[in-house]
Amino acid sequence: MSEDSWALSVDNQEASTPAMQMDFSKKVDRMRGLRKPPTDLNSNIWLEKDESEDWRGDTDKVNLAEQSLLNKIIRRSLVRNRNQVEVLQRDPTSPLYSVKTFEELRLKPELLNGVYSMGFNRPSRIQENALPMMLAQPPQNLIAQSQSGTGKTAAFSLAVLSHVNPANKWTQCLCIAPTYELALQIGQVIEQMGKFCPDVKLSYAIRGNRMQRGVKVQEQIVIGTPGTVLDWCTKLKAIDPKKITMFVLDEADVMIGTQGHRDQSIRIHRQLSQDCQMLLFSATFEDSVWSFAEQVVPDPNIIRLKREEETLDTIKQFYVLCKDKEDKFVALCNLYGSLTVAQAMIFCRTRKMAAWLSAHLSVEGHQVALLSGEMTVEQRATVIERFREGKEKVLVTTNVCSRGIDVEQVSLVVNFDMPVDMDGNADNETYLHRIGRTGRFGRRGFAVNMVDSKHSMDIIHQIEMHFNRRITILDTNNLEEMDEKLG
Ligand SMILES: Nc1ncnc2c1ncn2[C@@H]1O[C@H](COP(=O)(O)OP(=O)(O)OP(=O)(O)O)[C@@H](O)[C@H]1O
Repeated sequence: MSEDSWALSVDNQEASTPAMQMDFSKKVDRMRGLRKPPTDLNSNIWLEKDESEDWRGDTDKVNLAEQSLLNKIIRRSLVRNRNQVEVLQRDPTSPLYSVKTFEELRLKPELLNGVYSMGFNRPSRIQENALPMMLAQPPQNLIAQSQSGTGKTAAFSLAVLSHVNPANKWTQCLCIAPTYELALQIGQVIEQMGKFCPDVKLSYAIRGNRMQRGVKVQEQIVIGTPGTVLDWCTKLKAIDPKKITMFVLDEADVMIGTQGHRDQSIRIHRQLSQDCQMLLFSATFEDSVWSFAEQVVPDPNIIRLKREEETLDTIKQFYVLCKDKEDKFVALCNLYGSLTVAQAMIFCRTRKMAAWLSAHLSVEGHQVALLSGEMTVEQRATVIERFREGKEKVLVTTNVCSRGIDVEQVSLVVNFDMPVDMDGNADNETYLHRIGRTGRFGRRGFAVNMVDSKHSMDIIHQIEMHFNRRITILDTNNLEEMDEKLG
């Protein structure tokens, strides 16, 4: 878009003033309040219960055409096809596709019980492809890329659980993630999946989990963040690195691509024995990081996506033209008014902006949680847990939460500020991770980018070019258009 057409698009928005838009959003909220959406979005009670039921109580204030359109939007976005995942798992073009069953992947019976108890029916593509490599004898190294939310964590969790010998009361698998929240989340997946393996135990090498110097960890699996894991291996001698036979790096590109993490990961890696199996996973790998990974990991198996495969078709991407942060806020309210959002994550560039936005959303009546870098790790973990439980519907955050967090019900991601790198260029990897907080395992999701300057419009273009995907404009003042595009 040229600078002129940019100006034109922004001017066109003046047809409706922020005050009118706010009013409208409240009107929509009132209408929605007439009938509560089902809490379980897997159910299609909503559709079954009512095609005819009259829920038009507010007719004096909202005209019928508008109401029926809204009704349609709400119903469409609420009703998810129950079989969506099954359909995708049979579609060879989907990252969820698999030819084999979990049985054919030759998992131990107690692990099969674990995956089925989690409601998994079939493996995804990454699970089907990576598991045989991870479980092969002699052990093989692996660098694997797969789109956000396609089951990488579940894949390496199964490998870890299959690998350890429960009779040996020392740490055999070490798994490292970049944040406290992610380490906890991975541990929870392993605990759930391994619940029929009573003798396999796990310990968390994260800040606050104090160890006595020289006392060896007896748990077979240790999950942690790089600094604490390094302490456990070196200062505290709680783990004997030479006895580690499987080393997993989640979000591997961050772990080896950013200075602090890289130094710590390499220091841990150097202490491991030569034949320790190495597994690296991420949804993104910049070219330079990929080459570095190949240098560090001896003779690896490689699963790599083509650039155009990195984005998920199930996540629809839009941008909204705004003038300033107040205008972005109004657009957000309009969006919220028209789209039935189970849960949303909103990303801001700074803590200050995140605090401003969450305060304004609270005033509007939203149940908002704020998560940013200055909070203690315990506070952050509590915020995530409450959000996961659905106690808050909106999470306003910064990049600290852009990766890995898995909350099934997130149906909307908003980039209130576009992700940029140190030079002010598009941060494509962060963009992909942020939008990947929605559309988990085949679910539908919306990613909406707020554009308030020529610079942020340029960022959109850079992202489009990088992934070779169009991000389409959305007019949050136009209900018909929203119905068409979000329906
Ligand atoms: N085979 C499966 N069948 C059904 N659901 C699955 C399966 N594998 C994983 N899931 C679910 O899909 C969601 C995403 O999985 P997971 O967190 O492992 O993805 P990921 O690829 O690690 O994501 P990210 O790139 O964001 O870290 C989780 O809620 C998980 O429980």
